[in-house]
Amino acid sequence: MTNQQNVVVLDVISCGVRNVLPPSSLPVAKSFSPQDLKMLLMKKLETEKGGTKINAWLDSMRASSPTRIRSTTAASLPETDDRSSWIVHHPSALSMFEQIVAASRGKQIVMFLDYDGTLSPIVEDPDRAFMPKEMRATVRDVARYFPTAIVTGRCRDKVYSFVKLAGLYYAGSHGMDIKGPSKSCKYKKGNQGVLFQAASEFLPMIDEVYRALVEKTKSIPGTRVENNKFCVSVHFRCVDEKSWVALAEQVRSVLNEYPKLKLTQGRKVLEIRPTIKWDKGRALEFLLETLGYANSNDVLPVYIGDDRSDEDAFKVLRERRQGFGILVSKLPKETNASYSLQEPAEVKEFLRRLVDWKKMSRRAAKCA
Ligand SMILES: O=P(O)(O)OC[C@H]1O[C@H](O[C@H]2O[C@H](CO)[C@@H](O)[C@H](O)[C@H]2O)[C@H](O)[C@@H](O)[C@@H]1O
Repeated sequence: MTNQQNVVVLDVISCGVRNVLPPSSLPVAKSFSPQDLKMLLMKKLETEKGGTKINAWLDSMRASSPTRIRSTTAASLPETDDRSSWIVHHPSALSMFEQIVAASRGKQIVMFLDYDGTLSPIVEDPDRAFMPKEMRATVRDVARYFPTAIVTGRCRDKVYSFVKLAGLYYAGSHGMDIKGPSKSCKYKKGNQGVLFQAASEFLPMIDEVYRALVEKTKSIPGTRVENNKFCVSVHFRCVDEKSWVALAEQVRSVLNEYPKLKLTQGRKVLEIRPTIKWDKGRALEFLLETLGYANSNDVLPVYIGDDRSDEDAFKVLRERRQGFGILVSKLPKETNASYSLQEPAEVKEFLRRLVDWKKMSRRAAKCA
């Protein structure tokens, strides 16, 4: 092997291809440039069993969540132009505030709030995604005036340990574990007050998969596996991009053993979930039904979220032609949401305005 080929092989190996491609299958041809060789290797990888899938996973891992819009003119357009054309279709919920409250006339607003990236800013360590104090105070006020639910991919008890508010509904594990408000300030762990668990029979399987994933990924620095009770998250936010192929391979090797589980993706996270027809959208419908608004026009559901999994809820609202989805994002993204907010600070401002508006309209009603 020539020096040049050695360099290329090392380069490819450092990109993580080593884990899916045995060295014996490396093509040897003097005239290949490093780029050609890399492309050949990637092509071979694609045609190998399941290779296309891994590449699709990788593309998806690279994309943010939900998929960022790539306009055909993206290369020639400055990012600000891209955003200004997107914002026309998904205006800021702050600038549309008057229209939103006007649409709620004679209706009950029900608030659905995602947690990570919506009520708490995205941080590297999932165990330290604490909710800022002012946000907690705001959400507490929101729940005083409107039925409110936290709808999250996280384990329900875990999200409660961050939110710490008793008067809310909590839909954990992407809506597969729903609990109603508890009367006292003490939120009891366990099944007391549980309204619905869509995937109870998957509990032992998820536990097994969690342990297998911890074992299989322990050699990949930065990987973090989180047990979310009815689903598992494999975080790669702190994993070097060169190891993403290896990580995807390990996750796939585990998943191959469990045909009843599927893979979805969030923000720098691979999520393993039961293949049941249940998601945040179904949880939203379930909660509306629980609140007595199954087929009612007297309700205005507002769902705020930043993640690909929140799209299921945005879609339900769009299909019902009821309420509004609000996407939290600084970047233009493909979305079923009607409006946008840039970051959790804007979510707080929007919620605060909603509370102030409600207080004022109650006062006005009393005086009239
Ligand atoms: O539905 P959500 O409430 O948005 O939960 C989705 C996932 O959120 C968490 O991960 C995300 O936030 C972390 C903390 O900021 C961040 O480190 C990670 O990269 C993000 O993907 C949570 O840890 C996952 O279990 C949830 O599925």
